[in-house]
Amino acid sequence: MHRGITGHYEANHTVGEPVRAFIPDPLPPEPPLEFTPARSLRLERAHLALGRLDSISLLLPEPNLFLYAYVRREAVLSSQIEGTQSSLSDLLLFELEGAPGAPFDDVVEVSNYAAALEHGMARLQEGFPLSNRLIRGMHGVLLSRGRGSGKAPGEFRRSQNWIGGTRPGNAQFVPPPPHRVEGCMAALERFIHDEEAPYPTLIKAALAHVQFETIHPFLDGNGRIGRLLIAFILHEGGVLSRPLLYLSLYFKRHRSEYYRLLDRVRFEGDWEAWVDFFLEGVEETATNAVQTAQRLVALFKEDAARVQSLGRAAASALRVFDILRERPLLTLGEVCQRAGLTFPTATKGMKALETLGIVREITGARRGRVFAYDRYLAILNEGAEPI
Ligand SMILES: Nc1ncnc2c1ncn2[C@@H]1O[C@H](COP(=O)(O)OP(=O)(O)OP(=O)(O)O)[C@@H](O)[C@H]1O
Repeated sequence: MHRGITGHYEANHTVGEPVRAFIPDPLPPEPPLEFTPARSLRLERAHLALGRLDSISLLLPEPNLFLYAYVRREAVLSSQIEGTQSSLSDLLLFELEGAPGAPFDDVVEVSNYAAALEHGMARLQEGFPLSNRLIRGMHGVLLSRGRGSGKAPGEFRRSQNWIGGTRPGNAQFVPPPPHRVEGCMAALERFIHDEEAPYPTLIKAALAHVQFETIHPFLDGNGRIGRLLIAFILHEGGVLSRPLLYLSLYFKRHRSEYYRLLDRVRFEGDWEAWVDFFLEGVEETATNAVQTAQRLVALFKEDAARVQSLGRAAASALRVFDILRERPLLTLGEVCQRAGLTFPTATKGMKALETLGIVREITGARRGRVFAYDRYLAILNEGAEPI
């Protein structure tokens, strides 16, 4: 629907030149979102796919295994949009104490992202609401180390920013002036929790993501936090019992369409085109996540059966295998620590897995060896290769 511009401009001065900063109208859209039969069907299909994802994540023998791996995959993908080049293996290596170094700056950012996500999840599980305070908390963790640490971690910005272009004057888009950020974010917070505005949670997540990106409340990391916001709204709204839906791959694949639709909301008021794009992404992403979970379960079952067939050597190998399902990259020291095994037993178990072709030593060194569960990593890595 063409509503016209969904906000107003305010003149501001930044970097020595005048700019017109955009202040979005508070949500929900006016007139309300149009639910044509086709759009309602899209919503239904997205919900069905999310329901399948939720049920599989609850039925998995160990849901936290999937969460650990999937969160890291998301961290890699979302940070790639930001421009990092780290792979999933770089991140897992970095998180392995005592493993030989992975490229530093990029991997720190990816690791921060995983930590920010886990920080938010922990707070929600403790019963904190999804508030601006929590969002700032996640941002604080996201920019805590590395390149972004000088860009006001955990604080809304106090200066004018802009998107696209080399300076504010030729920017693609200028978000609200700093003194408007607090008010815009407070209105967004109210919308997220407003039971009077009875939009389905999924639609709320769609609308809130755009609004957040338009406000651009932080100096850096707005894309990454805005992508996390979607998963957290769905989790808090009870659509997903674990925050397991991450649209980063979808946004990465359709990046120019994604940016175009954000602008179309702002300047033409076309929320419907954005919602359609978003719902398609939800359906596709949730369906893929279900398939990934199913393939991991099948892989674990098949490999566990092979380990069991080892006879006498099976006991120690199975203990090591269990740890590998938690962490697909491992040092022997880490195995000992996690499984409570002695070094010789861990070595024996790992050797058995190597002989079966389940793991591969990747350093070629004699000390500090690292073992990779290749087939597990390959499933997680699909689509997550550096661009
Ligand atoms: N017109 C636009 N063109 C491009 N991006 C836009 C536009 N409007 C809003 N954005 C948002 O800005 C985000 C980038 O903001 P910022 O650089 O602060 O975040 P980031 O997390 O550091 O980067 P990224 O999103 O690239 O990972 C994009 O992800 C997108 O959501």
